[in-house]
Amino acid sequence: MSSSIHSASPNPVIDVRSVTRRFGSKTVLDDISLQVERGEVFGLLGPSGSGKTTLIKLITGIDKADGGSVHMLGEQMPKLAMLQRFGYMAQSDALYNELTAKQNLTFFGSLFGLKGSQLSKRIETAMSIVNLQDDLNKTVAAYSGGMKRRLSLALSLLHEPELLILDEPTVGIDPVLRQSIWQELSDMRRRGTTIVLTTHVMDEADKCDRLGLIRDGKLTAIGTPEAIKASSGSATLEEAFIVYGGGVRA
Ligand SMILES: Nc1ncnc2c1ncn2[C@@H]1O[C@H](COP(=O)(O)OP(=O)(O)OP(=O)(O)O)[C@@H](O)[C@H]1O
Repeated sequence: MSSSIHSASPNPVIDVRSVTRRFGSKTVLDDISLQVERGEVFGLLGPSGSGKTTLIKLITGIDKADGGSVHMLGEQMPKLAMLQRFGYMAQSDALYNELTAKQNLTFFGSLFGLKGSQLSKRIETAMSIVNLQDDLNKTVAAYSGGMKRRLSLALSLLHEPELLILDEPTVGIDPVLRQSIWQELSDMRRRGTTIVLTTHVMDEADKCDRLGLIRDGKLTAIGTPEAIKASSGSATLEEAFIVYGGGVRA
């Protein structure tokens, strides 16, 4: 039922083949195959509980599939050394609350081998992208939920990775900032960064180069937003989402 007109290149940035993941007797991902090409923004769209985060965890190597294979940048996952090669923003913020934003950034920067003036410059750039440059010395505990999301995004961008994996990056972020973040993601894509993200926001999904629609652990459609609308006979992505088995978010 794939609506893709796209055929896989020999060297996709992400290559997921026949992946299955079970928790107990429940099959959470069922025979998923997809490829993400260099420089594209690929969105995973699906109702709550459909398996998006589980798939992201397999791609990043945080979790391991029960069947099938995942390759990232040509390497079979999971592989610890790959942590340096991509930026990851998890759904729940992994921040040290008792430290300031700057201390968090310095700590994570050091894990990526950044130091000195290069680190300071990267901190400045990443924090201005998420409009937190004036809150650098605040303790994270004093940040709002949206500010924490933005700091998590800054952390994932810090080492200028060639691949960014973002799990619901704009939840809790106001529309103005959301727009500027999307502007930055587009600029990064233009510079060659590959971006994979999950979203529930239809106008964000519309901005992706290609989408994978997931329902009950199955990939129900894959293709450009236009192709998915056309193949489902829908005028909007929201309608297509429902045709392909989306639903109201729990
Ligand atoms: N560690 C786990 N143990 C047992 N079940 C799990 C585990 N992780 C995920 N699941 C189950 O797998 C299913 C898919 O969860 P997942 O978090 O991937 O969904 P999602 O599409 O990311 O949802 P949301 O949009 O709400 O974040 C859910 O039914 C969830 O309860």
